[in-house]
Amino acid sequence: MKLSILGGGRWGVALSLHLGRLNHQVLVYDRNQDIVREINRGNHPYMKDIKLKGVEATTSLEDIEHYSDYVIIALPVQAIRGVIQSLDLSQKMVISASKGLEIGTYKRVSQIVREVHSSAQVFSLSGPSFASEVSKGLPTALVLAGEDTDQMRKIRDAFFSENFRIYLSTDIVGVELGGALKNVVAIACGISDGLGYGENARASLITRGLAEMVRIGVKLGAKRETFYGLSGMGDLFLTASSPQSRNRTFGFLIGKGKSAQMAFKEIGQVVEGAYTVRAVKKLSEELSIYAPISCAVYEVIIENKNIQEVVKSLLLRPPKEEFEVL
Ligand SMILES: NC(=O)c1ccc[n+]([C@@H]2O[C@H](COP(=O)([O-])OP(=O)(O)OC[C@H]3O[C@@H](n4cnc5c(N)ncnc54)[C@H](O)[C@@H]3O)[C@@H](O)[C@H]2O)c1
Ligand SMILES: O=P(O)(O)OC[C@H](O)CO
Repeated sequence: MKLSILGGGRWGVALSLHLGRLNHQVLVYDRNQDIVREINRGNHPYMKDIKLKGVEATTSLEDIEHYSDYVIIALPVQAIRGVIQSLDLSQKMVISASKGLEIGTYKRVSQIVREVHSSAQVFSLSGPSFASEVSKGLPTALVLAGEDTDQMRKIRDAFFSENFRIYLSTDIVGVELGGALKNVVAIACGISDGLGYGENARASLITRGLAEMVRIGVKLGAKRETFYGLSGMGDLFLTASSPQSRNRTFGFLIGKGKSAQMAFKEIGQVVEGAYTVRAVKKLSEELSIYAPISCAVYEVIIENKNIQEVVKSLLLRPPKEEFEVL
């Protein structure tokens, strides 16, 4: 199969290597000429010791348009609308592998794609998956969500390997929201770790953060159960607890006293939760969703409020009266 990938960052390249190993032909698009050159010369850091003939890269969106009916999106979410507006995706199968919400519109990636290209078929690939591990072929399990189950099975079969298990879901709302919202909770966990609050605090944030994700998700039309699977709890657990995560690291640096600007600079890669948090804050206000952890992250990283005071008011908020499962 031929597939194109929008985005030659860590995730785009890791997916291209996975698909290349399965003998698919892959064309990666990125605006950064250095990345495109590295991929074409086979000297990208992820490509050491891997020689694949079928993986190529381009800076031309026109090349992408003519290459394949299957287009994977692995771009930072805030860049997606701008890039796909310059492409005709109307007859394509679009597989979003990006995780986040668009600032301003609060839209999920599949909604952005459908808004720009109403007849495109859109799917979401999500779950616990660090690019560095996928690039090495280490075992990973993901969820593919969408509406057209025949097409989903076809994509699943093309992507599937013993080290890349794919489960299917028809709840694209829940799968996309799980991938987007967990990044904000991971920032909260990073802040807590950076402040030295310990593992009890982190476990509580993960658990109550999941409750918050469920509340937001159910209000937006997702199925509750989806958040207890790979694309929800699975990815939240990975991102919130691993030093490999950019979102957790971003929070960690802030907990250690760095400004958001300094933390962005030090990481030098996309930190999706730092954008998604703006959408979550607005959604929680407009839809009256109780989301104290995400709102505390917003106060620290966007409003620059005093971190100790934000944490204190988070911990001192009144106990919940109602009985809950979580
Ligand atoms: N890295 C991971 O482990 C991982 C795993 C799963 C999902 N994701 C998701 O994939 C998405 C991309 O993450 P990443 O890790 O590859 O990011 P990254 O920071 O490594 O790379 C982003 C790439 O996008 C390119 N880019 C940015 N704006 C562009 C534009 N307007 N036009 C063309 N190219 C543009 C940059 O040049 C860069 O190469 C994010 O939504 C992330 O949440 C990442
Ligand atoms: O490094 P992060 O925090 O962007 O997380 C990457 C992936 O989403 C993990 O599944």
